[in-house]
Amino acid sequence: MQPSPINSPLTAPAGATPPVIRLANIEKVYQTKTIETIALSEVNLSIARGEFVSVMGPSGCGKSTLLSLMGLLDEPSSGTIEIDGRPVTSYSDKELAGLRNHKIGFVFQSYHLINDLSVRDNVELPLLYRPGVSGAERRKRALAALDQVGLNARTNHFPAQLSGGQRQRVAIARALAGRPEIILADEPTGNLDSVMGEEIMDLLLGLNRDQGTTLVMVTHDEQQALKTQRLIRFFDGRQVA
Ligand SMILES: Nc1ncnc2c1ncn2[C@@H]1O[C@H](COP(=O)(O)OP(=O)(O)OP(=O)(O)O)[C@@H](O)[C@H]1O
Repeated sequence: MQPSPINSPLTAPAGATPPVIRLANIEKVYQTKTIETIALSEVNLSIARGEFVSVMGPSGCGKSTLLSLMGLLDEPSSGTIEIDGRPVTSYSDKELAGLRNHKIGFVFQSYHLINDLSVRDNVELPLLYRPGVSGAERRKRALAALDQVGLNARTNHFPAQLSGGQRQRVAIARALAGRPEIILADEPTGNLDSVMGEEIMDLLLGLNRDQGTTLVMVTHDEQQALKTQRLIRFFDGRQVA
């Protein structure tokens, strides 16, 4: 009789689709001349394709650091990050740039829009860095993304002429125009009143349900977190639930 295969915590069972993101034994230490801050410690978690996961925890517990690592904007001090079952360290610089640019979209609490650009130009902006996307294609994708978030009547407005909820929808459209498989959202409703917050939450839930977009969302709102498929809690840089 063949011995049954034993899967290490880092190995997906044979034939299984690997998680889209996997963090194993992650530690992140910020070091300045005088202070060492352990932002994350012993973090082990996997995000499956098509999942909507929320992350909660008190201020300073490492939530934004976690998103930066997942989005390949920063590197861990130790541990392994895998994307689609492959350690990030095995990707070439070109492949990593491709992952950041194509696979992952970001939405931030403070929108990060450029005030001097129209709504449409803000949404088109990340596509400027995509080789092979023509001006006409950029415009088409931007208008489609703005339509998707219900802002097709505001394409020539400027950010200052929009409400907070509308600005966040522009930021989501900007992420969508890149057609990412994964959206990492850092307190996307943090600056919004509860009605606008609900609207944005419904939009994100719809993207997950209808397009299968994988979402990881940091939030301080328990009610919103409960609408997602999984809630991960952090305290002092560690997962507690
Ligand atoms: N660039 C940095 N240099 C030094 N320390 C940092 C840096 N970024 C974050 N930290 C520290 O790492 C810890 C985690 O910060 P992080 O921003 O990830 O927390 P957070 O849970 O997102 O907080 P909040 O809910 O307030 O946004 C904090 O103690 C913070 O002071």
